[in-house]
Amino acid sequence: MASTQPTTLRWGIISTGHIASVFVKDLLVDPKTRDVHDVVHKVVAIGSRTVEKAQEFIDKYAAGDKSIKPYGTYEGVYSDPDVDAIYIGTPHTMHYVNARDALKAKKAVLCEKPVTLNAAELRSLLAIAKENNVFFMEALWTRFQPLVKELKKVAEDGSLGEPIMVEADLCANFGVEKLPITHRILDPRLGGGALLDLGPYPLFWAILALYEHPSNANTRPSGISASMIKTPLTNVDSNTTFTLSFTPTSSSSLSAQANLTCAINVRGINPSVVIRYRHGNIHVAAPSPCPKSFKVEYFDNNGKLVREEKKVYEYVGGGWHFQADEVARCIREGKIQSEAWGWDKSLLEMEIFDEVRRQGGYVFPKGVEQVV
Ligand SMILES: NC(=O)C1=CN([C@@H]2O[C@H](COP(=O)(O)OP(=O)(O)OC[C@H]3O[C@@H](n4cnc5c(N)ncnc54)[C@H](OP(=O)(O)O)[C@@H]3O)[C@@H](O)[C@H]2O)C=CC1
Ligand SMILES: O=C1OC[C@@H](O)[C@H](O)[C@H]1O
Repeated sequence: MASTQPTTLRWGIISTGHIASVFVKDLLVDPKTRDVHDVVHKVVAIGSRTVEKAQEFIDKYAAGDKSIKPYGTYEGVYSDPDVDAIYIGTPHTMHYVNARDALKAKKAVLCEKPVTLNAAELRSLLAIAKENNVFFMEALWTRFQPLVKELKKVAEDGSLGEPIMVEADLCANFGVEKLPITHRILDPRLGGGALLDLGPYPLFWAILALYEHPSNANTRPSGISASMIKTPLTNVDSNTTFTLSFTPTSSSSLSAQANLTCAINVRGINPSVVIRYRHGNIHVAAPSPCPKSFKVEYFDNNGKLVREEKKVYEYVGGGWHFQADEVARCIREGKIQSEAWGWDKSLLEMEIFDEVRRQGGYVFPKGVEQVV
């Protein structure tokens, strides 16, 4: 019997920083190790601001593979006819221009989170993707991890009832006192601060648990309440909390809240995510971007714990490859957006962040936003 050949997706990588390195390492993991047999990935080009850095990156992360082309400009990658999809791993403030240029060159784009600086930039990118009929997705990698697929099934099979409350957190210790103020996490000209860098993850869990829940049917939250504390170092947010309220409407029966937290100056283990339902809880292990286990507690009608189930997931690699598999499948099927992390969710994210920044008084320096 003839076996079906897997689809090969040829990647061009924009930038040579931390996230580009871990993403490329994952692209080079054999998909069969995660039981994926229908797609494979090939890295064909690396774009950097200098060709020396591009070559160093190839030497360090792709064992000097001579078939990978080093480029000293990002444009070289956009115009390379051997590239099918572009991965963008530059700081937040460059996402708009990099994604715009790649889409205009008719390349599929997977762009790091936060997908843009604001909702206006994202709307502009979505229009360009549509106009050029090319695939575009925010690299919200958590959405594609096997744990999330399973958790969604448990959360939506009805046994836990409707969700009531989500608490989700991603706090980290960047050692900000010792960082140069030009570091991307501190510099407002690079979109610094906790909200844009870490906020996508707690928000992702709220979107998954509440916005996507069948009782809510993708109805937007009715209220957003936010608080930001700024670091005196550069005046970007060091700590941000925001609450989303979902109240019943003609399309939703949900009455629930999400309390979401992120910080760049907190030591110790994150509490991660708890989703509370009428008949139980789901506890997701830390770290919230790539948890490896979750526990479900089921209650009887008196609120007594009657059953607990724990699920554990292991895989080869860091977990960034699952989103790459999604990109390959969507492109193979001629889609321009993913159903799992579609444009509506990235747009909801950016609109919420705009509102959180408005309430917290976080204004980007003049000229940083490309579209306002
Ligand atoms: N999904 C995830 O798990 C993670 C996602 N991220 C996201 O990835 C993006 C990049 O983060 P990270 O990799 O940590 O950042 P790094 O600073 O490590 O790398 C950013 C790279 O972007 C390029 N670049 C282009 N212009 C600039 C500039 N003006 N200043 C600095 N770098 C520039 C550089 O590559 P070159 O010189 O080769 O052009 C640089 O190496 C962020 O948007 C962040 O939110 C970050 C960490 C984890
Ligand atoms: O996406 C991310 O997740 C982990 C963090 O350490 C990193 O800064 C952030 O960009």
